[in-house]
Amino acid sequence: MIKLKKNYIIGTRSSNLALKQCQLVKEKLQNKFPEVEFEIKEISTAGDRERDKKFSEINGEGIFVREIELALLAGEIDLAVHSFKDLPTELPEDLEVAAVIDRANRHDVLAGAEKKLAELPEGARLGTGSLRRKSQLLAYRSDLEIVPIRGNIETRLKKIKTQNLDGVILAAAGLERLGLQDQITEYLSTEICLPAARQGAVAVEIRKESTELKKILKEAEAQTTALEVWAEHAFLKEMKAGCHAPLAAEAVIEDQKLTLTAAAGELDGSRIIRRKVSTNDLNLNSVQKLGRKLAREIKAAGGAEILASLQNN
Ligand SMILES: NCc1[nH]cc(CCC(=O)O)c1CC(=O)O
Repeated sequence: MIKLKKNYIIGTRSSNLALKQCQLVKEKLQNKFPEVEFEIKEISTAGDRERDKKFSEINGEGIFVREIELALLAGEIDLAVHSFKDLPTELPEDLEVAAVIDRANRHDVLAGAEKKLAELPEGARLGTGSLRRKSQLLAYRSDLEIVPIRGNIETRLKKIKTQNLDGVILAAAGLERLGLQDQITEYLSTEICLPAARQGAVAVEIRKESTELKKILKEAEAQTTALEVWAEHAFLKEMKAGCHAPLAAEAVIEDQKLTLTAAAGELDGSRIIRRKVSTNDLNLNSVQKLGRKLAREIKAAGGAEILASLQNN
């Protein structure tokens, strides 16, 4: 029998997507543990306040999470809900991701466009701030003009008009969670645009010392999904490149087998290194080992060179 504290405070960014995801976690926990109270507290982050600057100008790594982690460490909140994709692979010493609660569609989409990707006119202008998306889109069609854009999902959709774009590339997850499915022109196949590691997954971060909370979260976890996500995470972590590098990873469990595909791309799309591995051993240790193995393979096949060239830019 777990002895439970009466109430926990969940911290989140204040974007619409973050709030939606937070609500989802709250509802899941509340259903499982009706006697416990979960309260939501909004926290503004540097990533939200300085959304018009480039990632590089505000030291991009973890901009959406730093302030939330400080609140967690200070005990102002007990849980933090994040898009797992936005979390750095190295967390502060005293914090951990205790559970992956949910995962929406992990594909990238072309949004707000009049035609599908293959049918867009020569030289079409597509908005994305992601090096991973840019690299893969250019590998598929080198004539495209990739326009760097930032901001939350609603802002990026507005930029189609204001920046005269033919469309934007976004995560399906964000649009679906916000009820903006009608903006989706095409779900991009993973052959063309392999998603980011952990895309669409919602992670809950806590203080390592919160052992009761950890038990609660483990009970609410989506276990098969979590294995997929941790395999992708292990790949990304072993690449030691941060979450804004042109790296992609997707793990899928099917017929008792986990298959992990990952890629590293040159920014101009001139080269994509892509490999696939799988295992029947569906436990956390084995799938993480698989992720690390795939990272070493991709680094050896030219991925290391690609990442090194990024640092010189
Ligand atoms: N980097 C911003 C970000 N962080 C999480 C999402 C969407 C939800 C997700 O991918 O989990 C997005 C927007 C996007 O990539 O289109």
